[in-house]
Amino acid sequence: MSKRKLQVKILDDRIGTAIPFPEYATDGSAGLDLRACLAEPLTLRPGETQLIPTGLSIHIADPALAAMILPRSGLGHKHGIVLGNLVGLIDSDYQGELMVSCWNRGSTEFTVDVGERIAQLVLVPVVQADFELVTEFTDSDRGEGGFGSTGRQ
Ligand SMILES: O=c1ccn([C@H]2C[C@H](O)[C@@H](COP(=O)(O)OP(=O)(O)OP(=O)(O)O)O2)c(=O)[nH]1
Ligand SMILES: [Mg+2]
Repeated sequence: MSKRKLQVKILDDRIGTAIPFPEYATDGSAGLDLRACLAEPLTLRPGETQLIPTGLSIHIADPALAAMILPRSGLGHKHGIVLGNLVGLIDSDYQGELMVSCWNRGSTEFTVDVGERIAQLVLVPVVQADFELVTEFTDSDRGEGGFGSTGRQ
């Protein structure tokens, strides 16, 4: 499958040596694992949140794309390490360092090692809206029903 080109800058010279450059783990992987570009291991106490640098910046450039930073399922499920912002959204015009907000929502402390894979980056298509102001919508089957209006079973 052909892959899309994405401009990336390496901001820390350990990337590519001591800390591997991000890669798709398998041909079918949706996400690129992001690694903690830390000077030393970082212990997160229960409830604590820290912003962790990745040592990388990307410039997506195309407004029809964005990137999302998502938790790794193993860290989230087994260790309670998720994202302080739940999901990170990377704008196509952002050129700063990719940062990962790591939140220990668990009840035991967790130490993030230098170079540990802490989250994953997924490129996603985006459609920007151009608002068309109206006073009435054409009726739909759902209408204004929501928040459980169709029941539970
Ligand atoms: O987990 C994240 C989330 C965001 N960003 C960067 C890229 C994104 O393009 C920028 C702004 O993110 P967002 O728009 O979600 O944050 P904001 O609080 O609205 O900040 P801003 O006022 O800069 O838009 O911060 C990250 O590096 N990691
Ligand atoms: Mg914003």
